[in-house]
Amino acid sequence: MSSPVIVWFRRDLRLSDQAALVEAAAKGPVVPVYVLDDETAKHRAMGGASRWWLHHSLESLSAALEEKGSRLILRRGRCEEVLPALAKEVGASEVHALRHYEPWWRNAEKAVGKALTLHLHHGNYLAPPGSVTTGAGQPYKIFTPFWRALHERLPPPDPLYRPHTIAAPESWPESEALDDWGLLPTKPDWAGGLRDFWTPGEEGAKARLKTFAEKASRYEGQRNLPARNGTSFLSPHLHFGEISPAQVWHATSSAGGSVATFLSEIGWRDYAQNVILQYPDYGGTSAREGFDDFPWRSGAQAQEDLEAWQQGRTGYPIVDAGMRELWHTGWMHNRVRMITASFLIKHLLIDWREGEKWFWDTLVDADYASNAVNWQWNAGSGVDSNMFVRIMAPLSQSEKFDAAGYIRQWVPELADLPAGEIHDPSPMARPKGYPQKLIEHRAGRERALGAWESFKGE
Ligand SMILES: Cc1cc2nc3c(=O)[nH]c(=O)nc-3n(C[C@H](O)[C@H](O)[C@H](O)COP(=O)(O)OP(=O)(O)OC[C@H]3O[C@@H](n4cnc5c(N)ncnc54)[C@H](O)[C@@H]3O)c2cc1C
Repeated sequence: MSSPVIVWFRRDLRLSDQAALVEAAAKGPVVPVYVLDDETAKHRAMGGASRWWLHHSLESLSAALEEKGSRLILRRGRCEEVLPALAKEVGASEVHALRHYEPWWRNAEKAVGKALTLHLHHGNYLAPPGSVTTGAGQPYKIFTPFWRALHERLPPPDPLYRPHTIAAPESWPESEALDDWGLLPTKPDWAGGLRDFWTPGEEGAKARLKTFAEKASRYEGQRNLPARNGTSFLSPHLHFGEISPAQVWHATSSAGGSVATFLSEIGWRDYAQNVILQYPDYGGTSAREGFDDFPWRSGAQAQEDLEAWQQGRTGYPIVDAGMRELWHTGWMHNRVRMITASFLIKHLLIDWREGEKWFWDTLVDADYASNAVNWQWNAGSGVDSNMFVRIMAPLSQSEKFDAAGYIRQWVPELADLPAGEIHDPSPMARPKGYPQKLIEHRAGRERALGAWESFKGE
């Protein structure tokens, strides 16, 4: 029997369209492994909601491999130590994996590549990040020309088949028990809403895609309305690689109507990877020179305001609905992510990095590149971003995007208010227990613009 080949799974927890698995399975026996490596990721180790997702996604992957007569080996520790040790144990000389672009994964790939023959494959993006360049061979910084250039290279290749068989090694190495990893919350168990809402794993991803494909043509008209389920809900499945963007593309692109708008959102996902390749510290450092010296509020009152934002108690119904949806389901509607981010940064004048951190911990789709790119876009600190002085008015956004039903769902204490009042209840109309606004819109706006003027003047 030929020596086994290791498949190193990370954010690519699927059997279909999995180039590393297809290559390895064609060579001989396969040892699939997932390494929980918090040490390499350091402060970027997965947050609570992502860990919940990971647990269930690994369960699902493991079951799918077992159906093929294979197994998923679980190990903990630094990849650069764990993988060479495993390779020695099973007599493997090569490792196959999909390439990842987070700075810590790039470092880990370098280190593993020094110890073993590491074959890195493309598969988690429409095109390999870094490969879409200007005529002069430079990476793009701005989304629109990036998307135009990427679009010319599409469609992506057809998805790869799911291997029919995956040969097992002569003997299996030991695996740790998933339950011992403590990925699920226990005291307290805050994951009830996540369980109700999501089915992590490849099958759950395919079901979401099927449901969405039927309405993809109506995306443009629906996507900004938080009370409607008009978007795909694919983000955590795409983040964990339970489905590939090529699969999403091929299942939706012929839908007609406004599907092109949806496909360009998938393009934003590629764009974000392109940005972190150029700016590996994008999650912690503003791209715009000097922006990290912005006069953000700090101290006890700012901390209290941050906590009110996190808990959905700002007194702005649309903001509170979004923050509570996030806490309950691990996901928030994109329009509301923009409104809540703008509110934190501008009305509360709190550093965008505080918001980024909170989303990192609470989103099931928390993605280093997409999160950082969107926070910096909203703050006005990014390479391609909104201007700081464009301050979203949460109350008119709420009316414009017809969020009454959404507010009723997530802020039930306001559910009895009439449509005309629910977006901005008067102080007297607020039921007992629902807070007054942390700051009036006009005062928040003026404070933000004043801070901007003083910052610019420095
Ligand atoms: C402050 C802020 C933080 C965000 N953080 C994340 C994050 O950590 N992870 C994440 O996946 N998305 C993030 N987004 C982008 C976006 O909100 C989500 O991708 C989207 O809401 C997911 O829902 P969906 O799958 O139904 O999206 P759809 O509208 O159905 O879009 C399809 C797919 O396109 C991608 N996509 C859509 N919009 C964006 C975008 N603006 N940037 C990058 N990719 C996009 C996602 O993979 C999404 O699943 C953030 C947006 C904001 C404003």
